[in-house]
Amino acid sequence: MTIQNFVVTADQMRQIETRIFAAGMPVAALMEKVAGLIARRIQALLKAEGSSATGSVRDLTDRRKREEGKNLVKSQFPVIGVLVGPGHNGGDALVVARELHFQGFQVVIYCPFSKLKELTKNHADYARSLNIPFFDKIEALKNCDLLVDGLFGFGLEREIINATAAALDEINNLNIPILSIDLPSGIHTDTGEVLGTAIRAKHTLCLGLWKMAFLQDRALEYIGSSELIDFDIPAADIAAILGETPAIQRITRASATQHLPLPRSPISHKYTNGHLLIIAGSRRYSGAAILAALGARASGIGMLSIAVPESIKAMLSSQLPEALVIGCPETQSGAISELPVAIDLSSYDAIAAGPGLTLEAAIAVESVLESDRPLVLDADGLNILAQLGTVPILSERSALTIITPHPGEFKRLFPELADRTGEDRIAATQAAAQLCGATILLKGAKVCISCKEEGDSLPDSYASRTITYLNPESTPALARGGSGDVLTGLLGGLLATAIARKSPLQSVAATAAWWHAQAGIMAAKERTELGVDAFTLTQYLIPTLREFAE
Ligand SMILES: NC(=O)C1=CN([C@@H]2O[C@H](COP(=O)(O)OP(=O)(O)OC[C@H]3O[C@@H](n4cnc5c(N)ncnc54)[C@H](OP(=O)(O)O)[C@@H]3O)[C@@H](O)[C@H]2O)[C@@H](O)CC1
Ligand SMILES: Nc1ncnc2c1ncn2[C@@H]1O[C@H](COP(=O)(O)OP(=O)(O)O)[C@@H](O)[C@H]1O
Ligand SMILES: [K+]
Repeated sequence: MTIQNFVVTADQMRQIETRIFAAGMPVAALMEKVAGLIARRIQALLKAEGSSATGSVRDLTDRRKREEGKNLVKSQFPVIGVLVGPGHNGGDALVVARELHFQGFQVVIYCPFSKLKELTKNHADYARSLNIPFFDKIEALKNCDLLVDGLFGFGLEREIINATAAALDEINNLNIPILSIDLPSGIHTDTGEVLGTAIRAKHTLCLGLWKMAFLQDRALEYIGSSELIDFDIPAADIAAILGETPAIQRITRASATQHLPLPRSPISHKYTNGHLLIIAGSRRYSGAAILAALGARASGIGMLSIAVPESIKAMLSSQLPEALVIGCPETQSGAISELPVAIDLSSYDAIAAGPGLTLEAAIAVESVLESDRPLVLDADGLNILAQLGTVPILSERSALTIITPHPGEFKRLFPELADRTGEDRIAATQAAAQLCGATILLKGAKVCISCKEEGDSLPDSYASRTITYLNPESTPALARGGSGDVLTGLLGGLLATAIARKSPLQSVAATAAWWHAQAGIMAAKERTELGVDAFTLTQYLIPTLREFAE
């Protein structure tokens, strides 16, 4: 695992930093080191010519100048407003202010607080001694090209109210690009909740280790684009607090591609490369079956069988000549009424069921749930499961079960957790995994996956531990019907292949979520965020694999 895989709460960050100070690193020295890195990064971002709009602050400041057209102070350096809070976030900001000042930037400091932590006060005194202008009125910031937000970092625990809240809202309304230090001020480090009000940053520099907030959907509009500022936290300190296998992990290219079924064994044959059965589709939703099957095809699955209602069998065969398409008995409306007796479920490594089934396929879903097959359940498969009773049925299953709800399906599956999906999605999936023992993949901007830790060698104190994988990067281009069906097929294919190859299963869902999102990103880059229909998405899965798995 690399530094990019770790995710911490405020409390864990505090514990890790306490170890660093206890080992002898002076607090002031660490602040100087960290803020020096921040100052240099800000200068690099300002100088970045033509880098991606979200990444380069310079683009933003230049664009603002063009938009304003007004004759700002003529200087080759933008005017930087530095927002200073009472704690060490403010301390960082003061060091940044001083260093940018020495680099020739015009710096203006805004600090409405009178009671500062001692180290922060020292830096404030020194900045004043350098005649860097201090103001406690937001008016002074209106001509700035960029604001650096050092008001609150991971030490914020209380709601921001009254004058402080009013100040943050006024700062947001200046409509000046903001770069936040560690977290956008006002965002709860762990849950991503807005504590009263929060700074809307264009870009956030997260310090040392990724905080949980960066993986909570509701914080994204405040964080903007983000990057990690690595300040050499010793691995031993991280392991001491997070353990050898951290309970929460951020999915990276390295961790996602670690268990891909590449390279293939030269003596493999189609069955050693996995046999997946997809149960999907209805006359009404035939496309869902096709999309799931195309997702499975891209996984490299050795053998693909697809069970669909008899009346759409020919359609599937024409789309996927390599697949074994099984026509099932169907209801009046063209849904699978039951699985044909000829299907022997034990002949498949895994089953993926749900896309486009409609609620009429309950008998087929029940027989799959009763089987001992590893299972990916999605869409109507989940709605049927919810009707049958999620927790009792899933707790009964001995085989691996991965469910892939979007927030709406999640609420139907776990009514007792319903109010938490819009909030702390991470806690909601952990609670669901604890409740039913299945792997929960909660879809959204940052896919969150929680599962019971596997491995029989674990001390039983671990047995009830859940491991959570968070996918940090995706694209709203995926937010359209059908892209979830593609994920189901891709995930089912990877699961069946991993089982056939006797590879580890715990991170298969993380690999699928990451691959699916990266294909969406690649497609959006080439076709804009409006150009990624679900079929197109399936066509980008292999080009994505080529780029990342070589
Ligand atoms: N540990 C280190 O040395 C390193 C830390 N680093 C930096 O320090 C940051 C963490 O610093 P921190 O712990 O001082 O807290 P911080 O986020 O600055 O703010 C808390 C302060 O705000 C106040 N306050 C709280 N709520 C409030 C409210 N609603 N309304 C008004 N005030 C409120 C609260 O005062 P209180 O009233 O609670 O006593 C407290 O003083 C971290 O994000 C990173 O930037 C890096 O340099 C690496 C080394
Ligand atoms: N704002 C977003 N940013 C990134 N990915 C998203 C966003 N909204 C949804 N997604 C992804 O798009 C897919 C939508 O799937 P789903 O809601 O199940 O649609 P369907 O069931 O019609 O296929 C999921 O993979 C989800 O993670
Ligand atoms: K901040």
